[in-house]
Amino acid sequence: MSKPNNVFLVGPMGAGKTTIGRIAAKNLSLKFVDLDAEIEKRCGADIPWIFDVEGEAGFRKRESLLLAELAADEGILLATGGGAVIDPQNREVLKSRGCVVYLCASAKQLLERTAHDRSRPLLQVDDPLSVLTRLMKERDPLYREVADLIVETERKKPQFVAEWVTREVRQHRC
Ligand SMILES: Nc1ncnc2c1ncn2[C@@H]1O[C@H](COP(=O)(O)OP(=O)(O)O)[C@@H](O)[C@H]1O
Ligand SMILES: O=C(O)C1=C[C@@H](OP(=O)(O)O)[C@@H](O)[C@H](O)C1
Ligand SMILES: [Mg+2]
Repeated sequence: MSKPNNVFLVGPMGAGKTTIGRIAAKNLSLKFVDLDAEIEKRCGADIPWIFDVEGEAGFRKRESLLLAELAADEGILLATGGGAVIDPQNREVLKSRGCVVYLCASAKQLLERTAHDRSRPLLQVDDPLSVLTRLMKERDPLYREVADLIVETERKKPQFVAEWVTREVRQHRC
């Protein structure tokens, strides 16, 4: 039996899930949903506030609940947050409910793309490069476990990556 007509973007912070997702969703005539933005909307607070008040554990609970709810729909392209793959149940949801695309890049490139904004609590540290490096080591096997497609984004323009994702998803029978 084929999977529902959904696309999930996974990958580390700064891979471009939110940016590429918005463009690829248009190309594929899917409804674009950003999991982090949706959490913020439901909670009425931004992610740094949720991490401050509820801790990372509180954020992960909200993330899992909302992922399960949104993935029950069809016809969506969902940009997940970089840590959504940590929870084994989330990984099952992703694998069973659509085509999963892993956007990857080097830690150095991820740092360049994330250094300018303070919206990612895990990177508000003295040495964000070592955090990105460690998270990639821990999470890369998890991204690969759920991925139907892997797309390299290193030194590629968002528009180019989005076109690539669009073409691959169209060709791929998930
Ligand atoms: N392929 C790319 N090349 C250059 N900059 C990018 C690329 N993809 C995303 N960006 C930029 O990097 C930053 C983080 O992108 P974002 O889409 O928020 O990543 P994610 O959702 O995976 O954390 C944004 O400023 C975005 O414009
Ligand atoms: O990697 C992570 O654990 C996180 C990634 C963020 O999303 P992006 O990957 O869209 O930056 C956001 O969910 C939160 O700050 C935690
Ligand atoms: Mg994002």
